[in-house]
Amino acid sequence: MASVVQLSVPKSNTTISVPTGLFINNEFVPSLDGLDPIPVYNPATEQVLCHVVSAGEKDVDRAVTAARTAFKTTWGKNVTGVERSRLINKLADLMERDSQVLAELECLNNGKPVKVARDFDIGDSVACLRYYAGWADKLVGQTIEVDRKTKVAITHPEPIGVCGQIIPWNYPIQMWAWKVAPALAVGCTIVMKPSEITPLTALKLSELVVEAGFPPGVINTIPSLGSVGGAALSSHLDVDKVAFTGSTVTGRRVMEAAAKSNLKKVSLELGGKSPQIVFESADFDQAANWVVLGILYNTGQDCTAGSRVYVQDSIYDKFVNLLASKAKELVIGDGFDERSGGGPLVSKTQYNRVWGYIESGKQEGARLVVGGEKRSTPGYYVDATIFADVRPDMKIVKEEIFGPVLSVGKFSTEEEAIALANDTTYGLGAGLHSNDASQCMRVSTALEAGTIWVNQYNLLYNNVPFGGKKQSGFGRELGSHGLEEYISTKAVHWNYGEKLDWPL
Ligand SMILES: NC(=O)C1=CN([C@@H]2O[C@H](COP(=O)(O)OP(=O)(O)OC[C@H]3O[C@@H](n4cnc5c(N)ncnc54)[C@H](O)[C@@H]3O)[C@@H](O)[C@H]2O)C=CC1
Ligand code: BAL
Repeated sequence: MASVVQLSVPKSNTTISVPTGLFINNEFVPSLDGLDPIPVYNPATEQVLCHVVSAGEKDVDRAVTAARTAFKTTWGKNVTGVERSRLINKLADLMERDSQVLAELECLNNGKPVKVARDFDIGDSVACLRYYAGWADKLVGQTIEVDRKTKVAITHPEPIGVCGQIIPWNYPIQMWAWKVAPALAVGCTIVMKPSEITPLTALKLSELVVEAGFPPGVINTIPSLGSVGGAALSSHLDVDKVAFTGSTVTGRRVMEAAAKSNLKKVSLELGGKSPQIVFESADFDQAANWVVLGILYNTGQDCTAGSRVYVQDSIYDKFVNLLASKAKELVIGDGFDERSGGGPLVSKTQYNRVWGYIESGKQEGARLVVGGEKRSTPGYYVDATIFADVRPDMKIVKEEIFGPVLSVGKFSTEEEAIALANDTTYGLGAGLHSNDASQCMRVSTALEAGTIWVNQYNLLYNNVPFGGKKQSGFGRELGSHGLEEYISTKAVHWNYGEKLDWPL
């Protein structure tokens, strides 16, 4: 199999070269395991774009060994924070330089519009790298008083070691940056497993890792099936930590594998069924804009998608009509068309899954307000679909759909709205819209989620922690909290005066 493919970019006479091997020790190499290569699709055309190497267990071992060697020699405690910062900043500069090409590749493989990938996913990823580059030389421990005359204790924030990072297909570049940046800042080395559905940008970014000047083995990339490479990383005896973003079902497997192997540290960013509450005092038009953004951004393929909305009865009918008209305004189409605000779903599996939910909504008696009809053209496109008058027991209200499908229900009192919103096994995000400040404070306190948005939705910032409660996982990414996930604090007890009388 060729180690580099040339992919044509629609509507321009250009091609993008993409390495298709495993990236280990700063080189693209073939697999030792000889598994069948992974076909990679363009979701806008349903055609195969190329094949990439599929890592097996021997390959995972090789990547972990490379990461361990780098950790012990050129990275880990052997490199200063200033140098880590310099290299991460260099990587950010290169990502920014190549943002158009990376966005086109993301569009080809994931389907999301080029402008969204470039201006949001990649713009934010560059900023994420720079944010954590800033931290790399500012990590501090503590000097703890024990006995001023004789003893002191000092803590060191040490890198935890070799980190397995398993990322999903909905934000292939952004999830790469969220995982890689804090790990590098602290001094960890990385074995990155991108989703088998969207491995191309992680491979392209690996070229930039070399160009930036990272020593071999600091970042390794192994495209692989989840049940093979993901499972092998999670159960590997020489991996110190695994950071995972994806489904709750798979997160549970990762945690189980960690527990059964070497008790490696785990952080899990999992699914959600996030609610938004719209109170009658809210700015009507703004609330509708945020609600529509909350469900349609990334065509609903978002762990924090606001997929359930509860609207106060006094404004319910009017608000549902406004949502319907605003939802129709967003163009879901070819990502290379500048007019598109959303692209196709990522894969045939997701397409079938989302249509299964739409059919179930119809069968369970929810009122279809907009969408819900298949297109007859190629591509995994699903139009914005809104169901109103939903009941809490419906599948579309209980389960994560990961598509542009919104369920709208009615409430009359604040207590009822909170109860409906919290009636879920998930706890990732929640939003509320109200012009009553006391109500905003009361309700944001009562909502059970790791992130609460008040009079906005779905905006995240690199300096603000993000993560879940309940079955949406644990651990935090972003902000200073994101560093903690990669740190093992060492306490050094230092005696400069106490004599030990022996025997005791
Ligand atoms: N929280 C989030 O951001 C995401 C949530 N999801 C949810 O999950 C549903 C199913 O999507 P999938 O692609 O099947 O998600 P998934 O959770 O199986 O995939 C995410 C990552 O986990 C890896 N993986 C799969 N099996 C594994 C295993 N046994 N051990 C270690 N890693 C493994 C995959 O290769 C991929 O890299 C979606 O419909 C959506 O509801 C999917 C992607 C992202
Ligand atoms: N929108 C935050 C990242 C995620 O969906 O996985």
